[in-house]
Amino acid sequence: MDLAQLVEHFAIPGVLAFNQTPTGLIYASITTPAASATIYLLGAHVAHWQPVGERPVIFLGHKSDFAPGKPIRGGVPLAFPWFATRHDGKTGPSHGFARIQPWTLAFAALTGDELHLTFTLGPTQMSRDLGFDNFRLAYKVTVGRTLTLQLTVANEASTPLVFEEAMHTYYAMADVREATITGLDGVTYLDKNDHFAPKVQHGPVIMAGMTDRVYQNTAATCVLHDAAGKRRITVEKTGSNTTVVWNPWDNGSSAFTDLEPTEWREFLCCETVNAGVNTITLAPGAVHSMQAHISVEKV
Ligand SMILES: O=P(O)(O)OC[C@H]1O[C@@H](O)[C@H](O)[C@@H](O)[C@@H]1O
Repeated sequence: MDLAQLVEHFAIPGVLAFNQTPTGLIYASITTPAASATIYLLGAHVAHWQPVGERPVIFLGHKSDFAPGKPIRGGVPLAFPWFATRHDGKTGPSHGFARIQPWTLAFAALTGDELHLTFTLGPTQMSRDLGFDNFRLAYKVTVGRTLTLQLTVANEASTPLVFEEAMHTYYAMADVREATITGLDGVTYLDKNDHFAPKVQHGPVIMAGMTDRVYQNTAATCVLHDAAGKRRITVEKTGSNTTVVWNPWDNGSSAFTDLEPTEWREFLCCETVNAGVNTITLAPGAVHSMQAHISVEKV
């Protein structure tokens, strides 16, 4: 659907509007009685969520390209069908193709203070070129005082579908150097900054340097303590057994040309994932759902 068709089919006066960037990206602008949000059709990318009376909960990079086919830095990139680098011996874009493809808006409805949206993605020329031609994705986003994100994958092939997936959420921090995460005590992680060495988390994750960790076999709720911002963000999840914690810090951020030099201080990625040992193998005709439920409180 083009911009005019989206407006005609889905706009809700005062709640759901559609706009287009000068670069041609269509996005939904959402204002419910409980929150505001912005979602791009490119990648079904949640780029903003802010409950009434709160600062934005989701970080968005100012240098992001916002261009067709390019990933958006910040927000909630959706990784599918692989996480980070493709590792089945074939090449492909970092974090897969889902975040750089335009999705379709299939449903929008306001119930009470919450706006419910569903985006879908099926096979495209790019996915087929990368070897994925028999899948369907549905992404339900519920915008309100809390934010609920649910990614469902359906296998329409006659053979198993093997995939990784992530909601690579960039949570806004007043200062990541004062941030900690609880919920991962005792969990084994692969330290990507130490040649994927397996290590065990003891106590809270204390953000004190470049961090790129894949916590395995954990469905635990994580709480991000933003001490400088005097608030905490809680991420409850289902259908996800991997949690990734990432921040490039000052020494790593120069590798990211779409990040301002000091923006690393303003976010903490605590990602809802199935990857590595938690890779999903979906039988023909089966579906799998992964959900994150995000809430924020002042402390
Ligand atoms: O630059 P990208 O493709 O968005 O990835 C950012 C980071 O995403 C993290 O989830 C990965 O663990 C990192 O290794 C990666 O560098």
